[in-house]
Amino acid sequence: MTLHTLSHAQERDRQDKLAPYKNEFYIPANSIYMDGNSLGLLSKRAERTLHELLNTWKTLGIDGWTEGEHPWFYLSEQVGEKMAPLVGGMQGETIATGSTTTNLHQLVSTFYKPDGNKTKILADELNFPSDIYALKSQLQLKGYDPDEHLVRVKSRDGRYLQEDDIIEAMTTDVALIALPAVLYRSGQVLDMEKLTKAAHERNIPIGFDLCHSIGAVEHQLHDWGTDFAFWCTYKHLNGGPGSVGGLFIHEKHFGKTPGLAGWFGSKKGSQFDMDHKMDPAEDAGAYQIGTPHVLSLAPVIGSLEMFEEVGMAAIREKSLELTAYMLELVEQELTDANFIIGNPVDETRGGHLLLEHEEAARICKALKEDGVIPDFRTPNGIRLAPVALYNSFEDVWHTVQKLKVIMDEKRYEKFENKRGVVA
Ligand SMILES: Cc1ncc(COP(=O)(O)O)c(C=O)c1O
Ligand SMILES: Nc1c(O)cccc1C(=O)C[C@H](N)C(=O)O
Repeated sequence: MTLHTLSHAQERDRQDKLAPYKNEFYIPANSIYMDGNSLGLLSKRAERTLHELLNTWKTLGIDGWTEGEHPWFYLSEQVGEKMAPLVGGMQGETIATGSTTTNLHQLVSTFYKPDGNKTKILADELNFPSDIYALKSQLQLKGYDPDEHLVRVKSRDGRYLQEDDIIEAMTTDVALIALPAVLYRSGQVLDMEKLTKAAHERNIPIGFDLCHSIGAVEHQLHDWGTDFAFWCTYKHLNGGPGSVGGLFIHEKHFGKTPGLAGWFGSKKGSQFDMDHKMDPAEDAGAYQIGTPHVLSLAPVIGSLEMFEEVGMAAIREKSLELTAYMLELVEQELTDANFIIGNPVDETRGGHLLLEHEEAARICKALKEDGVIPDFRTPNGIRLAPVALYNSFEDVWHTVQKLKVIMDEKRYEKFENKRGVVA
């Protein structure tokens, strides 16, 4: 099969319309970066907008709030609007603010309204720990025991969730549902439309964590009627470490009082009246709390330009091609290596793949030594994300070839099978 050959990969790169975007990014020297699902790479455009905002601070001081190319006062709203097409949001439904976990706190503070027997929050046992910690603490704040009131839908196999199991758990005592859009380990994309419909048939508000889906898969949150969503911008959106997150509030909830208030949630025109009676924004802007982290928002401006230019449909299409190619190569080249494919092989896979192996921690170390950057997820997962904007088919080919040599020669054996502090 020609799939084996480097020239096949190179031919696919020649036909790839997104290939020129690789040059827009700084790729760490001598490496093949497969970790954009954890921290996306710096682009020249993100670097440019970061410098532009530094320069407005340098040259305008306090006037940077209202002057310069990107007046800081309106930036969260403007970047929010640019993120709307990525989540299927309408005017005013998206805002750039906070971080994933703080936005989740804000949204649960707003949408979790326990009433009588309806006191439970429904999540899942495969969710990212930070979300679970936040949900538990929100229950505690309301005086409920998280062991009893946080319901975590079980996975049948430790990898995936069945939508029907989640729907079955939407019982009359559930007051709120918070689920991932794409699971951080297996990369499974949940059917958000189906889950939203089922939740609403039972009168339960529902929201999704889009950390691993935004910039990798398409969403239609407005059309699906999803109540809320929240995300980070440092993975597939390439905003940089700790870049500002985002949230979505369906327009049917405009005018609702956010659980956590602060002056940046005010209408722009009245914020500086300094009145102790707040005049909140009508839309998602109301969910901001304090001063925006302007320098952590700055790279996102440049990075989003590329998403606007290319569009999510083309990004998703290439991402699916890259992951399909990687899966084919793994199947052909690594048959004897005892990997278990831990991600969906159909199109319910997100932007990354998960290879399970009992030696995963040290296989990751051997890959890094060889210039391939994966990440390890405890207890036995190697995540690999070939990213549409900066990875090539050739990158995928080399990754699998290097992995094959590592496995054939057991080159991982010289490392300890233990994760690093930041894995
Ligand atoms: C699914 C998911 N939720 C939440 C988080 C935590 O996000 P943050 O640290 O930005 O609050 C992460 C990643 O760190 C994540 O992958
Ligand atoms: N947020 C991270 C960090 O501050 C350091 C290292 C990794 C991260 C991540 O985002 C991890 C990621 N959410 C994951 O899916 O595992």
